[in-house]
Amino acid sequence: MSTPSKGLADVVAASTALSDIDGARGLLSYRGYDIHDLAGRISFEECVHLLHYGSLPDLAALTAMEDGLAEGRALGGLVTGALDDVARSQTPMEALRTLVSLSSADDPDAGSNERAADLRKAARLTGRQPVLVACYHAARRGATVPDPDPALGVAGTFLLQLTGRHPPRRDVEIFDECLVLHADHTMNASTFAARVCAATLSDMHSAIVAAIGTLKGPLHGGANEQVMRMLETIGSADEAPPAVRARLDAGQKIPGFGHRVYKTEDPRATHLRHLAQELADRTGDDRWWTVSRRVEEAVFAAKGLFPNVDFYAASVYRLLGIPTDLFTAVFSMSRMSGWTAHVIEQHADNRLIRPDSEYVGEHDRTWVPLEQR
Ligand SMILES: CC(=O)SCCNC(=O)CCNC(=O)[C@H](O)C(C)(C)COP(=O)(O)OP(=O)(O)OC[C@H]1O[C@@H](n2cnc3c(N)ncnc32)[C@H](O)[C@@H]1OP(=O)(O)O
Ligand SMILES: O=C([O-])CC(=O)C(=O)O
Repeated sequence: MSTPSKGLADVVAASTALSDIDGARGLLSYRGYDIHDLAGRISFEECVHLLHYGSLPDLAALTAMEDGLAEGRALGGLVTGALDDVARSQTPMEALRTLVSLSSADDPDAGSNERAADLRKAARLTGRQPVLVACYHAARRGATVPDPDPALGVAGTFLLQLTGRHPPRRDVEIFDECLVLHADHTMNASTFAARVCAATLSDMHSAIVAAIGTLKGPLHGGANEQVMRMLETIGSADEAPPAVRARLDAGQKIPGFGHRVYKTEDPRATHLRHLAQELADRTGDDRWWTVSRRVEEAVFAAKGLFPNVDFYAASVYRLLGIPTDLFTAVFSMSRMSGWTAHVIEQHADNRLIRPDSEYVGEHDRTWVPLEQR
């Protein structure tokens, strides 16, 4: 028996044609396209098509993809009936876990793991997630969600439905780019959870519920919310270095820094840093930008760590008007495209995922009857 790799570090757990990372060189590609070529150039809808079908769509395929996504927007009675109670009693990621689970009940392809059914479910789940986030936010405020504007895609519709206002065009473009940047990332923890579930030949909704529960944790997707909570405690750029030092001296991690795979700059952080600066310049609200830059310098000086995807995403989301406690839910809207693509891939070439464990407990113990213990 070989010794375990703690946290399965460096273990190759699956084959995938979806995304690839070179952690030493800071490279990420989706289906063979460098993320630097895709970010800011393709819409989220094109990205979903790329992940689900393997190619960038032509106009007809894009329209079909948009139709598939739109099918998911009509929430069934179970979901709408539960919305108020869920919004009152559950945090955003708990709510999504519940609402996605309820969504399986009225899915027209429930019960089938066939590729065609999986593709339809994948589009509906990806189209539905932004609506669930917007409806959750509206329900907890006692507000209603505006109807979608057919002129807006997934990114613009979400900002409209979340804020109740038509978003500026550039905000839509920036948010669309964020969705593309977060869509897939090889065998990250939530994707792995989804694949483990799918590999038992369980259904796509079950796999996605596992993924949502896994993304929620602060070492994974939950870090973007923690980044903003940290930035809020740092009043000015000059306070950043001592604040970083104090956290590290207390043995705490700095949210938004470090990565299992990247040993250099995360290529997505490069884009998100630019977007955070652009929004700071345009809005005149540069607090998050100036504090973030000094945090980045301080963390690099102290630990040699680079920001990951979550660090600058936090400032971008804040300046787009997204409430802090929805940041991880917003991440899930994008990663849904990758999770569902991985479930399709797993179902298409399946073997049960069942690793071994190293037993470190006691041996040869003698049973004693209850009354003698
Ligand atoms: C979308 C995403 O999931 S991206 C990641 C989001 N998560 C975060 O931002 C949370 C903060 N970061 C972390 O906790 C880690 O860097 C992880 C979880 C992302 C990667 O974890 P691992 O690969 O297991 O690395 P591990 O946690 O063992 O860290 C290795 C060393 O770097 C240190 N380190 C890693 N990240 C950080 C950090 N953010 N702040 C301070 N120290 C850190 C660890 O303390 C450890 O130091 P040691 O060897 O002296 O004990
Ligand atoms: O890949 C990982 O370990 C974490 C993740 O999901 C990402 O960075 O997008």
